[in-house]
Amino acid sequence: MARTPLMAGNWKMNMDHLEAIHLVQGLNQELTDANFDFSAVEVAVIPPFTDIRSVQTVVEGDEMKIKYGAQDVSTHENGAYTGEISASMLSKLGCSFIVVGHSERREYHGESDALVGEKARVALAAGMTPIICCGEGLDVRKAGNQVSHVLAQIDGALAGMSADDVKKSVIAYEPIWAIGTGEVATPEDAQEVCGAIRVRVGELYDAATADAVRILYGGSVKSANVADIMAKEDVDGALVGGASLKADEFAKIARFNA
Ligand SMILES: O=C(CO)COP(=O)(O)O
Repeated sequence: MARTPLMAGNWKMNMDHLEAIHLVQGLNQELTDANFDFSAVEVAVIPPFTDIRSVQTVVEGDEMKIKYGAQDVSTHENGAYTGEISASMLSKLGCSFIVVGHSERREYHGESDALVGEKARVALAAGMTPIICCGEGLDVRKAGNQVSHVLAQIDGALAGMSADDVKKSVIAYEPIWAIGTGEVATPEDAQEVCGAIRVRVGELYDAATADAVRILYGGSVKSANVADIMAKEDVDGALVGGASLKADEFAKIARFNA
């Protein structure tokens, strides 16, 4: 089965809502100027919560085909949860994706695999696609335990999820030692873990589910290295941090096969 590649730009805590409008317009201009085929590669931006309404306004107003999403979601539907944002609020804003379990949230907010899985289910229940993040730290990589470490994260996050839900989900393998460091994993490193994740999904569910789930690589992806990573059979796209903050550079990443 042909999986549609996904290039998602995780802006993290960068760009206010005015900068966001500028960046999305710039990205759209770069892609339309290049006659980009949005049906062949999905392109999404993942801005901070405060930008999403503005991004929705420009995307809908200019009938852009760029998709967008949020960096986190509450597991609660509503109520006395100060500071949290619910899935229904995000789906009302036209979000297509919710990043769950990014390593920065796991580290600074103590998010567990079980919580990450719950957030993924909440996103799915509201009709959005979770981008479920996993990845090992440098110590685990140095000990050569990256595959077992990541598979344990996947087992934990997917627990209780149906095959249909997993088919609709995206998994992002982001080795922590490669995030924001300029040290990109080799295409072989990316394939080793992404391939192992797909095999595990096949074991937990079935071949059709393993075939359908999209698996992204993230960690110092740029236009200069994306094509080699994308050439690997189990890599279906990229979750891009720093390089997604520049319209021309992120457009080049989306055009990896141009
Ligand atoms: O964490 C990342 C995306 O979620 C990767 O960030 P960088 O592309 O800046 O390394």
